[in-house]
Amino acid sequence: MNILVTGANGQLGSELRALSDQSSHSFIFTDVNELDILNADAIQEFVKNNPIDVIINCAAYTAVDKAEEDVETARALNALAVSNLVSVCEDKNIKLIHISTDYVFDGHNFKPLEEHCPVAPIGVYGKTKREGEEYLLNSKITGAVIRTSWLYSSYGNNFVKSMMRLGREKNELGVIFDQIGTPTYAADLAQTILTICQHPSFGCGSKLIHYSNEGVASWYDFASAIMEIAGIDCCVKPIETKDYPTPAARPYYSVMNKALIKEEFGIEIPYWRDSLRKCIERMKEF
Ligand SMILES: NC(=O)C1=CN([C@@H]2O[C@H](COP(=O)(O)OP(=O)(O)OC[C@H]3O[C@@H](n4cnc5c(N)ncnc54)[C@H](OP(=O)(O)O)[C@@H]3O)[C@@H](O)[C@H]2O)C=CC1
Ligand SMILES: Cc1cn([C@H]2C[C@H](O)[C@@H](COP(=O)(O)OP(=O)(O)O[C@H]3O[C@@H](C)C(=O)[C@@H](O)[C@H]3O)O2)c(=O)[nH]c1=O
Repeated sequence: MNILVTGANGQLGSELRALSDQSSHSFIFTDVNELDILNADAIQEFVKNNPIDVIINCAAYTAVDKAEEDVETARALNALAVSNLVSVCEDKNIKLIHISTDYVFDGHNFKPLEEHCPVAPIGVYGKTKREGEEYLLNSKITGAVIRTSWLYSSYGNNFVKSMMRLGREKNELGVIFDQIGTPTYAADLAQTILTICQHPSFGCGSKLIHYSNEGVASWYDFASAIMEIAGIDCCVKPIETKDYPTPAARPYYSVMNKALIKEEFGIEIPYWRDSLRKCIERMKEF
């Protein structure tokens, strides 16, 4: 299979690149300099010159707070660029895997969210990501929208790296305990995406799938585990959302139910603390 990865220099793209060595598939990794997915003609030209079976779109506008002011840029990348990819996939019969987020939910649930649960994003990032989902899900292509949450990796910028940096700089850190979700190691998601690509169930039509690591945490629990596993001597204090004002509102509860991916694709999902330990071990190797 020939697989094109877009947005390949980000966290998830880098994890896919790390796995590609052991894969029997042939990969082309592109980021904005090689293939700008805002440019519909450039994508058409690219797939004309390179035979592609599957596109994995890892490009996104992921700066949640900045998106509140930068609405048009966020919409261009999170939504309109997905429509560009869908058009090319329609023309050339290419499959598309696109990644979305738990921030499409408003956070008022109390029970892990299934794929059919109603969405109601409360910020620009979540709204534009939902628009991107709709372009794929309303199309006739074969593809999947995989929603994930609280992604981190040894590559790129993320909460784990921020906490490790702040924890080394400060003796004490206030972290929100009333927003609940599930951390997800991008390496686990990357492996899952490759399993889905070659699975017979990824055959025709579009699917919406939830994937995160197993378990539940608040940002406070996540930060405390990061300090403990990384051996950083910083006291993490639980604070409420109102005590950490941010430009974008975030959902209070966005834990996702993963029954579908486990049943349909036979995916085994690691517990978030085990994956966090693996990621921090890997960071120590660098
Ligand atoms: N990060 C998270 O916590 C979560 C992420 N997700 C979703 O998972 C996916 C992967 O996220 P993640 O790996 O963290 O994302 P990153 O922000 O790490 O990576 C996105 C990549 O896309 C690149 N990019 C920007 N503009 C373009 C363009 N026009 N054409 C091609 N590439 C471009 C970025 O380049 P540059 O850096 O130069 O802008 C960057 O390398 C995204 O869809 C995201 O919405 C879902 C849940 C949680
Ligand atoms: C740095 C910091 C953050 N926080 C809080 C703020 C926020 O509610 C929470 C997470 O902070 P961040 O801004 O790092 O994370 P955020 O950018 O909201 O992370 C989200 O990114 C997008 C891309 C997604 O798709 C989501 O799944 C999710 O991962 O932690 C503290 O309480 N104390 C702190 O010192």
